[in-house]
Amino acid sequence: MTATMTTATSTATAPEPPPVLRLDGVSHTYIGQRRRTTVLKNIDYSFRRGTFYTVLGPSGSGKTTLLSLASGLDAPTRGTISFNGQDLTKLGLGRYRNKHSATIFQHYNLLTYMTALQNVTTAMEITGVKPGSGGRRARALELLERVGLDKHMATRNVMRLSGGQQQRVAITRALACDVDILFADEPTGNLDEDTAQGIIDTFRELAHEQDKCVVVVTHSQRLASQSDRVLTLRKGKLTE
Ligand SMILES: Nc1ncnc2c1ncn2[C@@H]1O[C@H](COP(=O)(O)OP(=O)(O)OP(=O)(O)O)[C@@H](O)[C@H]1O
Repeated sequence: MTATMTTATSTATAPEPPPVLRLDGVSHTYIGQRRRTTVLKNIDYSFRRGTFYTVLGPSGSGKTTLLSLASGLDAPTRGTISFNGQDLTKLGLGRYRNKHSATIFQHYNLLTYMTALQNVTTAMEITGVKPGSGGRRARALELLERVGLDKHMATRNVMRLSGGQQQRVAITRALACDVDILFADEPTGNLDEDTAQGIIDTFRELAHEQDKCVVVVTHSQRLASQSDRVLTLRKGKLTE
């Protein structure tokens, strides 16, 4: 018996690292005046560092709801979500959103009275990103350049940029904050193929070279096919 156990142990692969984000028995119900809609049903799942996840599912299946709970915008009606083993409600949803996660929203949520550059540097200041040798401005310009926004566009008010350009500012703002988990809701929806591919490459690099956990909600099969793990949300259940 002991020998068998020893052999089994020695041939087993290395244990997976502990999850950076864990969902335990998570359910979520929206309570309207006339009815209750249960969107997520008893979901258990572990998200790990160094991995790029995509979440697919039909329209209305609860993908955005899942993202808003996992990113700490809202708390589930049942179950717990923990970051590095600590319940988000105990850690503080605000603290988790500020220090440990960044979200690229479907509607960008940019500060409309600021330039693209100011949107990025303000987020860096709020989340406490160290200025580095060249300063926050230089770092923000470098990141904006990487998504195809030159200095001329970077210093333009965001309301004077196209939808796709605004989307790239929103992506840069999230990338600039050095967080453990990056969430994105349909981040390539408004972008041409080349720009979208550049963003996908950046997500892969963040996961594989910087050991981040990247979770992207999408309808795009092309994006999903380039992720490490594809999750599907259907009838309130999350399957891999
Ligand atoms: N604040 C809310 N109050 C009540 N019901 C809501 C609320 N937000 C979402 N819902 C409902 O919850 C369900 C899931 O919505 P959700 O936006 O999470 O789906 P989704 O999969 O992201 O959809 P899509 O792919 O169309 O963006 C839908 O039936 C929606 O009508």
